[in-house]
Amino acid sequence: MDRSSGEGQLAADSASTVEPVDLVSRSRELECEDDHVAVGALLRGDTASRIRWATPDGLELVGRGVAARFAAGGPDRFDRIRTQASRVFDALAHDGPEPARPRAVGGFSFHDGHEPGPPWTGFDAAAFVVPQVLLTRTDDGTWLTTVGTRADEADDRLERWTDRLAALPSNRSSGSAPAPGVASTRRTTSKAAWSDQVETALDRIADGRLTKVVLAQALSVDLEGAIDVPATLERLRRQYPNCYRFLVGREVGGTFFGAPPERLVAKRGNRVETEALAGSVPRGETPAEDREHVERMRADEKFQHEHELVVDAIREQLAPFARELTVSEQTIRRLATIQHLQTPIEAILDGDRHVLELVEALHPTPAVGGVPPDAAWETIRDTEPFGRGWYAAPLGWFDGDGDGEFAVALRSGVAADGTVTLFAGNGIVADSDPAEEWDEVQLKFRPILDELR
Ligand SMILES: C=C(O[C@H]1C=CC=C(C(=O)O)[C@@H]1O)C(=O)O
Repeated sequence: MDRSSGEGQLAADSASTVEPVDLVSRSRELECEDDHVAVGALLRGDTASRIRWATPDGLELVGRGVAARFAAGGPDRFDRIRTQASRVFDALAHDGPEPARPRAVGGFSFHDGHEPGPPWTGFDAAAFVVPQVLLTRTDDGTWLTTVGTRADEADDRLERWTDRLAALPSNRSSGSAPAPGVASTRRTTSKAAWSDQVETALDRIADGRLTKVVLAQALSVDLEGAIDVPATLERLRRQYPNCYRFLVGREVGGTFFGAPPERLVAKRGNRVETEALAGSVPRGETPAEDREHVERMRADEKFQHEHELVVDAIREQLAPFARELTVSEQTIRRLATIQHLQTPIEAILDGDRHVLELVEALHPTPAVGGVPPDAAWETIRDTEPFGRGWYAAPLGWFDGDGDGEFAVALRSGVAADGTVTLFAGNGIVADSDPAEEWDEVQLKFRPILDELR
């Protein structure tokens, strides 16, 4: 809640009861260079709900305050979020251009049985907000949208935040704020424990119960100074321009943030885009070394098997929704510290669908879960010594038409009480070597860890 500006929460925030509230939204195009938009102002303070979402291809959302909140747990959480949101969106009058429409932004925990607790205090098994103040930036412009229970409230909020944004310093320059520094680190998983964990998975693969599982580790980083999460995200933008970036901060608890490379799903009308991303090698010191790593990965049966399992599962999950399904050629996703095998997948839907139906069908893909899904989850639960919380789960936005986009919340960490807890995992298949898998996991801690040092 943004107490400083009297921005109260307008809809109920308990897990499943959102009273239908008739909301009104207002919007205005901001006449400013994007470098000068003071998005940092919307993200400051840790007693307000704050969200930030950016795609590699240009959409940026920055939101503050809660006009409506949807939350749910349990196996039907996707449906319950959709039902709660439909009630609010159906009664929401939007007076403005299409890019500036109100959106619900949030995400899910990896598993539906998740209970919020440190470091995930404040993070339900599914939670979305329609922000009171939303800044939307696309290649075509920047808009400010406000939502309130009455037109005069939305109007007032629009005036107030237009003035504030014009008066405050730019977020881009906040990227130069110093990194907090690392005082010490603690692992959930020693090298020996990791070997045991991978061996357990390999035994289950050998006896036919399991084909693939993605096992993860957590790394707790105690910071020397206070972390400026928006500034950290801004530095991540420079290092990883072709990744998503997100931040979710609640009124209580920590701030979850990251720079994931993986799209879970984007839906606009009847067009859907997704991808398989699995198989990782390091970057080289030179372009020739980069290519050597890639050639090794392309030629390696283990990597190809690990990747194809993801392609096959996505194809299978999307098929019931699709009139057409196109699996493109495998390519390489090259990031600053790591390279992945990637296969883009597109579909034309067979009818009217909500993006959350697709999110539910796809999550978890075997890029973060495994094959078969139940045996993979059992192995994760039996062997991982920590809760995944929102790591490796869908995070993104949807609108009143059921369009939206979700990333997989990888290369991420949750900042709470002077500590950032990072998460990273790797796919285990027959022939996986515990030592090599360990090295690949460490590469995936680097995007966030490098920005904290
Ligand atoms: C599970 C993670 O990465 C996934 C995405 C790309 C490559 C992966 C791999 O090589 O195993 C993983 O499937 C992570 O970053 O924590």
